[in-house]
Amino acid sequence: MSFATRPEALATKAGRRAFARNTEALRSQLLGVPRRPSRVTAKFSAKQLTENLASELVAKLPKAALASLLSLSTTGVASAADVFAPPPETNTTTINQAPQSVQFGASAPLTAPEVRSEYQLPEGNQWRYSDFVNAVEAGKVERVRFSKDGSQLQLTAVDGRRATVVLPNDPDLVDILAKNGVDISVSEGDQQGNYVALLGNILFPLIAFGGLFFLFRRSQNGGAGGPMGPMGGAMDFGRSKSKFQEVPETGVVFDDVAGCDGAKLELQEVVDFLKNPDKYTALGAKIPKGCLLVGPPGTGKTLLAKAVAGEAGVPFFSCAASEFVEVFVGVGASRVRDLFEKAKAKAPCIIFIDEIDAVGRQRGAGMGGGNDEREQTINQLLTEMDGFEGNTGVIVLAATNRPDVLDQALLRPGRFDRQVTVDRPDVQGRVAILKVHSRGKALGKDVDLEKIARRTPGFTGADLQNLMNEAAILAARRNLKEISKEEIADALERIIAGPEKKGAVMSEKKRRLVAYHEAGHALVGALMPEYDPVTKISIVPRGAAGGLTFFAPSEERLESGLYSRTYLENQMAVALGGRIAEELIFGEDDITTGASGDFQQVTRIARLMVTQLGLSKKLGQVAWSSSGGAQFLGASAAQPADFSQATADEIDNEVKELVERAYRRAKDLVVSNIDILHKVAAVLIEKENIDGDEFQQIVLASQAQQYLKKDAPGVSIPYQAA
Ligand SMILES: Nc1ncnc2c1ncn2[C@@H]1O[C@H](COP(=O)(O)OP(=O)(O)OP(=O)(O)O)[C@@H](O)[C@H]1O
Ligand SMILES: [Zn+2]
Repeated sequence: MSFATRPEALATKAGRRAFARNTEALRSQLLGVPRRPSRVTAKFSAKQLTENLASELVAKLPKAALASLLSLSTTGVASAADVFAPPPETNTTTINQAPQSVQFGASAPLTAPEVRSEYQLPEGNQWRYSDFVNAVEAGKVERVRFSKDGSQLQLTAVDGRRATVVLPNDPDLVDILAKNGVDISVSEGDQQGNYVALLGNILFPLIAFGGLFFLFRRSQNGGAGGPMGPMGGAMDFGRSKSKFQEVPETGVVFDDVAGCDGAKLELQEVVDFLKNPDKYTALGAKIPKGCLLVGPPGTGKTLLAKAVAGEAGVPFFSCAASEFVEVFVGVGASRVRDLFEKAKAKAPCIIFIDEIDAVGRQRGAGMGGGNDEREQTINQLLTEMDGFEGNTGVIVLAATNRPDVLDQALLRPGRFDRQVTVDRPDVQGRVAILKVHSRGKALGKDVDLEKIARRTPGFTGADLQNLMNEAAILAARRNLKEISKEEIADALERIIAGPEKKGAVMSEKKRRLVAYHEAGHALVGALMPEYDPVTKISIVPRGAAGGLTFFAPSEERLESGLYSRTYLENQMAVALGGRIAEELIFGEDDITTGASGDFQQVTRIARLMVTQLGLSKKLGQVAWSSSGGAQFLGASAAQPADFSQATADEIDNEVKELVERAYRRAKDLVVSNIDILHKVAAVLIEKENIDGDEFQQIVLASQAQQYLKKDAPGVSIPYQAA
């Protein structure tokens, strides 16, 4: 585990995606930022609660587990969550901390509703940090947006007021925000924005346990890839008139965009307007001026916009909204004016504005210079759109992944009054996209696009394009004439888990240990009814991980974002499987720190289940979380601003119980199937990698043997084949 590797490993655009996907991932990203030992606050945050809880929990766990949690010195057999975890000193500090008195909320009176309604928000647009925290805890802050470097944030209060807050180094902040249901986001800045890319942990379980996983994509930003460097400032001032691109013919057609037939159907209408405006105007129909393309990054919004222009045979003007806004007030507005002027001269045509949220966020109380600039820019945009008649033949398409933050004024009739959703593709969509990106590539006969599509739930068009490209590069490097199954599988793994560390030497002992650890995860996963199938186990180190076990979450699970109680419980058991295997084989004295990340993940799942997902049987009925189920994507669970000591205790107990139960279940499974564990580990030690099919065969063969022996207790749990 090394934090030195964090920034560059995570400095990808994928972080932005993760954020768009869910605030929860974002929250854990923020939590994962390297931090110094926490200053002791009088308040007791949700995080401290968990950690105190964790220390209690630890006391209950076997000695071995305790030892590992406390000695977080690195052995190199770190696992996935390690990378996301706060640095060791934080853990140790907290675990050694004397218990503090538990006190939620800023001060007791705030809990009484009538007092809360009298609560006065601070004045001005620059709040002191302590005032800000009080406001959050009084439930008065709706959302915050962190600056990219985390040094300050912009807040939107419930009454719409906005203000800036300079942040001290408070490791509890994110939890305070989370606990109070504040919507968190991070300012996106320019395209080169360096964001932690983590699809990690339970929120996006593309794979799990023992690996650092993130999707990455070359930051070539489809379409807008012109000369628009990220360097703003004085140099650009002179050429402020050229911040957009004009393409006379995009050459893109609807056939180039796959997996979003719904969106294409809706946009077909726009194509029709552009092609035959007279047909509509003759009937007195008003041609729409603006259309908003909404969807996560990389789903092909830019490509679709180009296709509309291509299908209609009209010029395509494009820009990224963030490019409009420069340090000089007024520049953005003049750029907008310029863009519309040029476009109107070439009508009929398409104007495409990417990342419209960069300027189109709700206006309101000014927050310093940057904001005035943004306001002027958006005002200019509105003026332009109001100014031309729908029949001018200019149609503005704009893309965003945050429709929720947009200024309502933008969405009014006559502006962006149409919305087209461009979602992540489903299996069939992915097959279609893979077909598009296989064009012109020599694919081997053994390549089955449908299979690849199944293995890539959650991938966007851009991710799939990246996959095919990486595979082609691999094939070239291997001097092959065509891309085979192998190259695609390898590319997929590289994308998900990072490249293998080929040169890394592992001692024989460590190899054995990692092999048993990973086999433990895999075994529990396989024996657990209703869990995702294992697709690969590997003890080749990569990133910070000593080994990895890959699971493939089912399509419906990813698509629906629904994680059942059973599933999450199973996931906890699977996460604990690694440590349990180590313990059983190497004894309690010889275990490693490799599972500390697993433990953190387990505690996090349990806590989430209890406090946010309403999945706790006891507390769920207390209804102190808004609803069960799909809180993963975006929507922050509405939570009460405060709760009693009794409730806090109950949460503690419930979390503890959940983890203990998972531990027992996992241990029972491993103990009664120890033969299989040995077999899997042996194969791993010999071959380093086992794929899903092979693993299944080992499990089935061993189960058959056990069955013949009859007396084996493990047979009662059927293996669930994918
Ligand atoms: N549905 C799709 N079909 C085919 N290719 C796609 C699709 N979606 C994305 N791609 C590929 O990914 C590239 C990037 O996608 P694009 O820039 O259009 O996504 P976007 O939604 O605009 O993302 P961003 O918000 O990051 O700009 C495209 O140029 C295309 O090659
Ligand atoms: Zn592990």
